[in-house]
Amino acid sequence: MPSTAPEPHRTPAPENAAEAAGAHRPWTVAVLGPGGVGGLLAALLSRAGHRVICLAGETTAKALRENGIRVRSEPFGDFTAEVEADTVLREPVDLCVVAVKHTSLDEALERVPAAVLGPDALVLPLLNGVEHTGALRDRYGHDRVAAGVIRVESARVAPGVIEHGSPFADIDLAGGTARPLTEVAAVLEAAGLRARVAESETAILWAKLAFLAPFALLTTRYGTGAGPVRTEHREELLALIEETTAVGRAEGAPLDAARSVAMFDACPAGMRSSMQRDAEAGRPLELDAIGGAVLRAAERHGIAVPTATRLVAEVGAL
Ligand SMILES: NC(=O)C1=CN([C@@H]2O[C@H](COP(=O)(O)OP(=O)(O)OC[C@H]3O[C@@H](n4cnc5c(N)ncnc54)[C@H](OP(=O)(O)O)[C@@H]3O)[C@@H](O)[C@H]2O)C=CC1
Ligand SMILES: CC(C)(CO)C(=O)C(=O)O
Repeated sequence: MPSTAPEPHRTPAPENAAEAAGAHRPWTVAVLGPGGVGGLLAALLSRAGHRVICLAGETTAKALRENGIRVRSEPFGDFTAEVEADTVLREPVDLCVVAVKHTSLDEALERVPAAVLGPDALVLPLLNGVEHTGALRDRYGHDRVAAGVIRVESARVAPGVIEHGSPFADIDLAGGTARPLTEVAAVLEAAGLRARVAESETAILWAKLAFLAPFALLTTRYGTGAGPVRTEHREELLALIEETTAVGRAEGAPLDAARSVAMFDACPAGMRSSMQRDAEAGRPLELDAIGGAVLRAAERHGIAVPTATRLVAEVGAL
């Protein structure tokens, strides 16, 4: 789901990237959940010269300490990055990326004590969904938490082994004042990601969810990639996008259904959702954070969402 026409990623010279970002010094970055998303970011940031501390369970932390993170990626190349790894954060950081699944968020956050984070740390969650930002702010304070979304297709195939499959890896950021978001975006850009600072948290979170909910629900329900969904289930796709767009607009996001449809049509035909991968692997689904969040917002605004309601039930029953 490229936000604009895809361009090839730049692969920065690792030794110069932190400096090129305008950062005066390499940052210390904690990554909670070094999986498909977190592992890719951790490896890219480490390769760019930053100190990266991955936070995970003992087995994964040990694998990362011993073998680093191995990335297979067409745009970024195949490379191995050294990272530190621990089961709990023990020192202040500049940035803490949160990239666990919703289903393990509460448990995982125990690894990041608010008192340890440091006064200037910015917490950047990259989870899908719209409701976690509030929960993070209750724990870490309003200003220390930004809203973030990532558009990427990346999977953890084993602890510390990441396959990045999409030609894009784009991050939108908004809110959070502990650290200027332009600095965070510069650090991410210098590591090779595309990063954009936006005005409105609601706009970025709902722009993603209004697209993602139809994508995740339909790919998971039918067990196919973007291509077959948009040809064989087009009517359902269009109805679902109309519903999620209406809900997002009621929440205050300036959404356009035609844009989401165009984004869907621009996806590689074989592109799959992380929910679909979870379903295939028998892992818990983020159904409540994605589909459930749409239904709850629809109810708040008195909007009928029959297609979303049916698909959430059908995916839940799979
Ligand atoms: N994958 C994708 O392409 C995209 C995903 N997203 C969103 O990003 C978020 C993360 O997804 P994704 O990267 O796919 O998830 P993964 O399942 O690939 O990775 C989750 C990581 O969290 C770790 N983890 C699980 N429980 C805990 C815990 N209690 N404490 C610490 N670490 C824990 C896992 O450890 P272990 O390695 O030991 O299992 C794993 O490394 C989700 O909200 C998803 O919807 C957004 C855009 C695209
Ligand atoms: C749709 C996609 C791949 C885009 O980033 C995604 O967010 C997901 O599958 O969770």
